[in-house]
Amino acid sequence: MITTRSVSFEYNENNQFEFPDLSVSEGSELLILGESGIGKTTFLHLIAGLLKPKTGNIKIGETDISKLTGRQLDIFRGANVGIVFQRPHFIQALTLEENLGMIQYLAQKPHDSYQIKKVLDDLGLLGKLKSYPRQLSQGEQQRAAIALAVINRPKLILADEPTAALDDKNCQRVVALLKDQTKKSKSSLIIITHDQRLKSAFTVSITLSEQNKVVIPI
Ligand SMILES: Nc1ncnc2c1ncn2[C@@H]1O[C@H](COP(=O)(O)OP(=O)(O)OP(=O)(O)O)[C@@H](O)[C@H]1O
Repeated sequence: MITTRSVSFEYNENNQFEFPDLSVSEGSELLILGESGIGKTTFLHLIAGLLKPKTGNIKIGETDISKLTGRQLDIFRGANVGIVFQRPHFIQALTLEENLGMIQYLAQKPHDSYQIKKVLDDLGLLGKLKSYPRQLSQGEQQRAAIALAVINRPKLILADEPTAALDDKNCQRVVALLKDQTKKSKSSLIIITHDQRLKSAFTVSITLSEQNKVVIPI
């Protein structure tokens, strides 16, 4: 379960935001839409604890992440939040299997090769266990990015434009895989995108608009 209340943020006086309150329960999904520059990535980074809100609170499970210190937040995020970035963040010198082992290690979890193989199997990538990231096609890399995000069975899965670079077939496949992983790990899933193709695949969506940007009168 993730809830946000009265979250606001500012980069500077020209870029201030007030975000809507969210509530996404276990096994549920939310799509956040909005035009380029409206603050979608900013909101996602606040929810992930990568940015600190100016006001408000963000609860993941029973933990208010806005109250954690930097180190506590890093450990909490590693164990509880999986992020699918638009461009996957792999360690190029490590195989896919080793990349996934590294994510377990960084979250202070025991090495679990059964879980690594299971997740890769679910995503149709078991045959790529020993492959290096550069040896994967774009669609395979996007699926591998999902594997990195879900390997630690996070409470919350966040995806930043996961389908922007994909054709229609791979777009549908990635959405189905994200939803499937969300159900399997009883997580909450939040996807941000301007990809209107995703709208029909989600029952609950919100759209960030100019109202979420605080305009300072001149
Ligand atoms: N580090 C930063 N410092 C100052 N302004 C920033 C910073 N990061 C983002 N912004 C500004 O905040 C606004 C929102 O950016 P954000 O990346 O959240 O938008 P977005 O909705 O995700 O856009 P896109 O769909 O194009 O990725 C933009 O006007 C951007 O220029």
